[in-house]
Amino acid sequence: MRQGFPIAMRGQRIGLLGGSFDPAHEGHAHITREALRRFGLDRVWWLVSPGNPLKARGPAPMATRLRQARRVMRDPKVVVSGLEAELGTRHTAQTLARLTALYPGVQFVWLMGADNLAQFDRWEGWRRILALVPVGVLARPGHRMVAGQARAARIFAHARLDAGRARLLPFARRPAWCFVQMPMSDLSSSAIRAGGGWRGR
Ligand SMILES: Nc1ncnc2c1ncn2[C@@H]1O[C@H](COP(=O)(O)OP(=O)(O)OP(=O)(O)O)[C@@H](O)[C@H]1O
Ligand SMILES: O=C(O)c1ccc[n+]([C@@H]2O[C@H](COP(=O)([O-])O)[C@@H](O)[C@H]2O)c1
Repeated sequence: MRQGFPIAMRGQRIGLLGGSFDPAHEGHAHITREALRRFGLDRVWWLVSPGNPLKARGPAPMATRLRQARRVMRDPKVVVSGLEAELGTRHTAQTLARLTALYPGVQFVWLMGADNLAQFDRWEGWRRILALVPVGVLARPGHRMVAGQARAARIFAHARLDAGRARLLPFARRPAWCFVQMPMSDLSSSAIRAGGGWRGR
């Protein structure tokens, strides 16, 4: 394993939560705890993104976002990383291709909030993402209907795992995705930025 990269054992179930984290907030921590429990994960790695390819606005510096994310998420089961910057990847499909090759035998699950499922079909190589790893989608206010309505969800309706079987997701044959409902948090980074509560720059 490359120096500085998190350690993972064969057979471990590891959720990957990619995000701008500009800034990280309790909503991220909440969905991380839910994902650990609902999908039966051993660990979650936060992938603090060098920059979302679909967002025009550049985020606060990586070091600032990493530092702040580590303050928000203090859980021994969660690793806050800048892996994409280290790998030199920006698109999720590339990141997952690299991670699945670097960590053979690890059961990765891509995690995302329901807002991202709504536009998932605009991600580069989104079908390849579904071929590489199972995807766990966590409810987010305002996106209640997304599991039935999003284009990607409709095209891959046959690959949807019932929420009652969410713990099987890490081992499910690809393509597989699962949408879980839970008590929701309405926190967002954009609201924090708009309120002036983030001095990331
Ligand atoms: N309150 C929340 N509930 C559910 N999912 C969330 C929540 N906040 C963030 N997420 C998810 O966490 C991941 C990273 O989110 P991100 O860092 O973009 O934060 P954000 O609050 O969505 O930011 P912004 O408001 O700038 O879009 C995404 O998959 C997003 O859907
Ligand atoms: O690969 C893509 O085309 C792509 C397009 C949009 C978003 N993503 C990823 O989705 C994750 C969530 O992004 P964000 O900005 O909503 O936090 C983050 O890891 C992004 O790199 C990836």
